[in-house]
Amino acid sequence: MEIKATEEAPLTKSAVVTAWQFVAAHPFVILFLLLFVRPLWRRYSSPLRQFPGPFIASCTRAWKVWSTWSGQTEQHHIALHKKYGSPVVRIAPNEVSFSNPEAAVELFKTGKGFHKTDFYGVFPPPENPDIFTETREAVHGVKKRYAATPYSLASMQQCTPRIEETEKLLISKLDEFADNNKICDFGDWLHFFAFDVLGEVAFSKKFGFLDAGVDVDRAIKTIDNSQWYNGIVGQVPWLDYLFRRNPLWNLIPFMSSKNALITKTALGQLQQRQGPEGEKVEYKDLLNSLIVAQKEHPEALGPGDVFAIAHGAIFAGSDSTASTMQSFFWYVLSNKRIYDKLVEEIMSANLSEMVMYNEAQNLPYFQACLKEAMRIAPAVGLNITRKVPPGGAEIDGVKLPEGTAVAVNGWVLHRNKSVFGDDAEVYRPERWLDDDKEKVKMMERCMFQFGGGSHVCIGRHLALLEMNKVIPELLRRYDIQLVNPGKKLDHHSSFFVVQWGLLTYMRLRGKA
Ligand code: HEM
Repeated sequence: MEIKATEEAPLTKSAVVTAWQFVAAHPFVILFLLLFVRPLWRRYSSPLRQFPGPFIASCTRAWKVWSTWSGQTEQHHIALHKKYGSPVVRIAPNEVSFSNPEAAVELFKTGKGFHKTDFYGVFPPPENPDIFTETREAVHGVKKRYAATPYSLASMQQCTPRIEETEKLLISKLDEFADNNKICDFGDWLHFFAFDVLGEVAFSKKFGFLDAGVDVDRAIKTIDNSQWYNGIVGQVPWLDYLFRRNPLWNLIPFMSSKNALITKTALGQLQQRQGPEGEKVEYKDLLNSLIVAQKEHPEALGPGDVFAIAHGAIFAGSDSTASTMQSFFWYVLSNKRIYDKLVEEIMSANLSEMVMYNEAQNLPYFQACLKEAMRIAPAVGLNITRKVPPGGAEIDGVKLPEGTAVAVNGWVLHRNKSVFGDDAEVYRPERWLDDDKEKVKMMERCMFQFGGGSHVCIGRHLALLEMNKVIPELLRRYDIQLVNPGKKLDHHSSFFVVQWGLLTYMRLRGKA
């Protein structure tokens, strides 16, 4: 064997030299091969060639980069499935999108071996992945197990007093618009509220957006920019080594995120808890629960994990919750019949001074309106993507080779007419109150606003808790009207659907 190796070495060397000489002598031939032959080879040599889709998408990932860059990728995916009339569409040389919710059920089934793709590895911090960004399934499982209790509904309900304090602050700010009959950028205030609730729940400290009434330090904008970058570069993950993972990146002051408000708050709180004072205070928040879990299970969670998970919660939970509330209000306020029916239900219910989570569960029309908002406009606009395990797999009756990326998009899945009915594109809360319980059960099963399987959203209890409290509270207090009825919200899908333009008039009920 050794003799063979020494014999091969000069051969290999001369092959490399010859190849290099060829490249140097024929740069245009190489360029031609790279630009035309390779993409065509990727298109036609792959078993995925049987699926319809845009020609350019089957040759290069540039289509996905463009689609994400445009901020309208969920619309592109809806349009593709419509155009090709197919439940499977090829959206990249090695990627297909499914439109049938049954396919998503199979994709997310625990134990089927579909793993997160490298897309998620682009989301920071790469050196210490959190629950969302961790692509190693076994490591993810351990982190999620120990974070499950801190994120449970019971733990989140312990934060109720702090959520209510934040609600009261929001109300005091909205009252000013009502008192002065001023136009309110309600969408912005809901965004500030979602951030400040997370500050309280994660770190027992508001970030100060509600108090200031502005995007303090442009922190929200910074997160949106970062998510936009993640979404685009995540389509071609190796590009991250050229940009954010490039050590030169942090030398450009506005590219560094170390001093951003959210990160500063998280780091400050962590240091404070680890100091002598921290030991004395009984914090009932996410950071503290994670510190306790880390102390009890140091073999499973490192100190870096505590920071990454608590910090990651702000990124995963802010735009998502804000976007869902904005969609809810836009759809309800856009339809007088629905608005009146919902207000009547809320006003005739005997609700506590601050609406409680359990009380909101007993408002069936409100629950239907909320579910319908999450159906028609799920907060995640990009695809959720998984990789086919070694040996290949079958999804929804379609055989796929190993390594294929399989994408599902909530905006597409939730418009499936065979599940949600012929009017699937219409906002109609009544579909959730249908007498046919089996049909409703099937629709429930086909909802993916929180993802699914082992990666189902761990923060959903918090999101539902705060939305169930604050939304009925606001509808009970204010008669809300759109400034521009009929005008859709502007949006930009980075990972989440970031929306703006929800301008309203707020009028205190009972006041002439
Ligand atoms: C209405 C609000 C929310 C929506 C619609 C939502 C949606 C989602 C979705 C669709 C996923 C799956 C993503 C994927 O598999 O690629 C997810 C995962 C996740 N979400 Fe949420 N989310 C919301 C609120 C929150 C909140 C408030 C937090 C934290 C406090 C949070 C933390 C997370 C985390 C850590 C993951 C990763 C879970 C895992 O991979 O195991 N989310 N979310």
